[in-house]
Amino acid sequence: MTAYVIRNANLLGEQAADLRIVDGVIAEIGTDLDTSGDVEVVDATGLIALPGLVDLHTHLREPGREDAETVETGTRSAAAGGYTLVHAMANTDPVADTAGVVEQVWRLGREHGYCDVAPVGAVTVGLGGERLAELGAMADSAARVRVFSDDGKCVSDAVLMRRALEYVKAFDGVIAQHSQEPRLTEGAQMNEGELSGVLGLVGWPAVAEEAIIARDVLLAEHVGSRLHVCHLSTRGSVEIVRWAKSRGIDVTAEVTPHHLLLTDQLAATYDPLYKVNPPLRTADDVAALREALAEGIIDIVATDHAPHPSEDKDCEWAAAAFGMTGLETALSVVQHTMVDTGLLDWAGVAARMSAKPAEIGRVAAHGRPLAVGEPANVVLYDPAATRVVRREDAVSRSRNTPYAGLELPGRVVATFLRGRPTVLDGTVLEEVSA
Ligand SMILES: NC(=O)N[C@@H](CC(=O)O)C(=O)O
Ligand SMILES: [Zn+2]
Ligand SMILES: [Zn+2]
Repeated sequence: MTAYVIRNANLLGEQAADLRIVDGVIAEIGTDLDTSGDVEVVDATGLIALPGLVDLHTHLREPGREDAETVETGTRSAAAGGYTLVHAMANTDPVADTAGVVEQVWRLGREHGYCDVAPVGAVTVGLGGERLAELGAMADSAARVRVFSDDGKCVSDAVLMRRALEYVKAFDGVIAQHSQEPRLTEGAQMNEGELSGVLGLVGWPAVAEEAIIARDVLLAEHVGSRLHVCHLSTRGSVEIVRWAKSRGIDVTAEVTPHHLLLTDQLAATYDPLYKVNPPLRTADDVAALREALAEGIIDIVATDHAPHPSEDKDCEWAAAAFGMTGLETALSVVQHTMVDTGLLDWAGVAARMSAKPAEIGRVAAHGRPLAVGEPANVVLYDPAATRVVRREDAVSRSRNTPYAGLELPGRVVATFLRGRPTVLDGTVLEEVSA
């Protein structure tokens, strides 16, 4: 295995140093490290080194919708964005509701080698919302599932949600809830507000999200279990999570990059690239989400990378699928919304995009600090670069990015997964295996 010396990187934006990577591990950190002998030198002058990013919420679409994404294309996209571990959502076909399916997804991640994959297990059989899936069997499988979610659908039945929360305590699992009261969102197309009335699109009220979060934090308290709130999107949701945390309820929450940047006003374009679940909200919600992420009320950023082929997006709004891609732009959007605005420093970004998501997912080998003896999962990032996002540049198989034409700061220059580069010079490598 090739040894590397990363020269003159800015560790977490705090301190310039060289990193030596040997046999997949950070072997040495210091200045002017010896580069004689069999070692590749990567000049990281001007670049920030962060621990490999961890996504708690990615849709890889395999099995079943390989026309949108596969484990291979999705993990290449993840590597391009600086990720070394992604959690793959269970809303595939077949649904990831058995040990067999989660093991298959996990193994495909390992085989392709671009980014580790931690499969999320479905909470209910077939995402049907009626019977609990075999949570224990998925937890005990080779995939070691700890995060369970019916994402795409809400576990709306309170009894089932309670039972799921109780069940996962046995193996320190967590239920990641897609908080959407189904009756309040029938036919909903965009955020409910003045604009939905003007555009004639069925509105999606904030209360449809907030009512489920309020119920679930109370259930989590009642059974003494762990709850994670997916893609929280409103100011009211922030206030409920704040209240729950102040009571000591074991709840964590995520926000997506797109909910940190974009607003419901984009629906006026009628371009389904801006159609997403939950919907883009108001500028006031965006401000609340940014503050809550800075404060730690929202724990992490998760992409909710939701690739869709063009036939499901290049159509009229009402017929289009919900979702946008996000892995390749997440760090840039976080820099733009959180770092360049002074709300977070790079250590804060590393906590929210690497250490904390790994902790919530109970993945011990990821989200580790950049320190000697740790696995060499490292991103090198150029915060001074800028780029105009172009759909045709997508590494993902799908091109439904909402940022096309927008100039965003920053560029992932290199990603290392256990000491092997998956990205160098800003390009995903064709071959990554040993
Ligand atoms: N976010 C979305 O708009 N879509 C997701 C489902 C989800 O995350 O709820 C998808 O699977 O396409
Ligand atoms: Zn969801
Ligand atoms: Zn999702």
